[in-house]
Amino acid sequence: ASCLQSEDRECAFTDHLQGAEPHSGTTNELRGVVRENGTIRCSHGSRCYGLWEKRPDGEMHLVKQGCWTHIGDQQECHGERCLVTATPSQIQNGSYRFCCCSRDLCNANFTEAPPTADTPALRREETALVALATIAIAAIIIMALFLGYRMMKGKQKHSLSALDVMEAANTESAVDLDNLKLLELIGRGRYGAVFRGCLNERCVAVKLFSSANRQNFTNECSIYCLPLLRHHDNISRFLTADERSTADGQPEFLILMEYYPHGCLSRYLSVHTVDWLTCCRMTHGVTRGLAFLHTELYRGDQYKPAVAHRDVTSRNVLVRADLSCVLADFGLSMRLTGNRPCRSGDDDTVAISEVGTVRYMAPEVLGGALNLRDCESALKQVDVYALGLLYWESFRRCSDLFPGEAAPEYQLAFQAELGNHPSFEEMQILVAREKHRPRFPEAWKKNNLALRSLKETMEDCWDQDAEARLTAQCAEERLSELTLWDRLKAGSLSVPPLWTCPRPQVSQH
Ligand SMILES: Nc1ncnc2c1ncn2[C@@H]1O[C@H](COP(=O)(O)OP(=O)(O)OP(=O)(O)O)[C@@H](O)[C@H]1O
Repeated sequence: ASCLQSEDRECAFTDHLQGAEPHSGTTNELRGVVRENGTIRCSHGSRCYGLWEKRPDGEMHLVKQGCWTHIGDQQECHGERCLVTATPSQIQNGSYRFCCCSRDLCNANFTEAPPTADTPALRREETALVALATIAIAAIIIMALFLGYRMMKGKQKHSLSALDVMEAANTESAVDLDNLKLLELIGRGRYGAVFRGCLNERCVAVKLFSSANRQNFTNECSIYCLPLLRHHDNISRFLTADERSTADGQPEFLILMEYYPHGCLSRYLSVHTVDWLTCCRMTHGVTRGLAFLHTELYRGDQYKPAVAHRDVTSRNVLVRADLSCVLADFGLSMRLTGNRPCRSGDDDTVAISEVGTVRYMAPEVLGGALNLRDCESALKQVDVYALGLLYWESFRRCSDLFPGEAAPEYQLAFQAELGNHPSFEEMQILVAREKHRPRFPEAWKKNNLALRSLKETMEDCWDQDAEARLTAQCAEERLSELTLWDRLKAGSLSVPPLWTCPRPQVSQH
């Protein structure tokens, strides 16, 4: 009780609005007990308040004083002095002065607060606004600086990487290109023209890129320069790279390669048929090159990341004089492991999925359903799909598979269905939607075990379900097993095909 008593408040009391003057005698007022001496004993927790009116003549007149019990904000009315702060809502008029405070008789007079102290709530909001605006401006400046920095770095990286690549390309073999002569144009691709050339009496192939295809050049060089790749038997032999100026002063880039006299596989097969063993060796060579490309390797202190080719076609396989084959054209290839692995959500997600030659695009690429969450496997599976089509093109030219008749004319995959220039949309409908694949010739319908195994291998490569496809390593094993089945010719093959490398089991979700 004494505690409550001590918190009672004595305030000056006036009520001119109701005509109440400071009283003589004790009056009960709602908020407290009015005393004779013009004060009021306020109930527990109250504060004192005062209300003055500024008359037109500028004079201040006391209107009301008493106990203040409408305390919403506990911060309000805490002062010892009666500071004119917020105006109570029922008298919002600039000609009134209202104040409240929490010391006995503190409302006898009021004190005008300086303008800034007038509206603490407003000040808080203003402060918050200013702080927010400052943060926003700072963030914009930081973003702009960061973007500028990245653009500069990007430019630097671009030119650096072309330089680095050429440096790396030339460290192993310092080839002097002063005596290089271009003799004839032997091919033209999407990104460059290929010439047969001569360098110090040696026949070479020279791939020329215009400055517009610099990125393609840089990429191809950087793949050729990967450790262990340069000397693989089934990867086209890279000699060097260089930059020079055209007659009109434009930069142009060149890659010097071994010259493969038979040109690309499609060209060779369009002119020649091949026997079983040769066909197996050719396709085995390509597959071996691709399996090597797909493999991540550590040898001593050398590291070769797994790489996806991304443009496996019979035009990107070159044929040596002994008819063995090498994989070529790495302008679109992509490292899958190491310090620049492919990632979903990367800057170039679209570039990851939609590249290659339309005719050889896998159904998931055509249908926009490439599984970028497992980019490494997905891109390898895309390569293997194209490999299956390449097998079909090659073995259709295998004379041993057409006994008693001529092997059919060379055809590119889907050429019979869509002609020489299939569009993306046509391929989408045929391959992704209708799940169509190249037809096997009538002659292959014979129940021959080697033929069955060969067809099974093609089908296991171009399966609609990417995950059910063979790996390149597995396809390589299958091809080397097929190579051994030379007895096919004699028709003595009676052992059922027991692949050492079966097709992957896919879990049914
Ligand atoms: N080292 C080489 N030796 C002999 N011929 C080559 C050599 N490199 C390329 N060619 C020939 O030049 C052609 C063009 O090759 P290039 O790699 O520029 O383009 P592409 O593979 O035909 O098409 P794209 O680049 O659009 O895939 C090849 O198809 C091949 O016939």
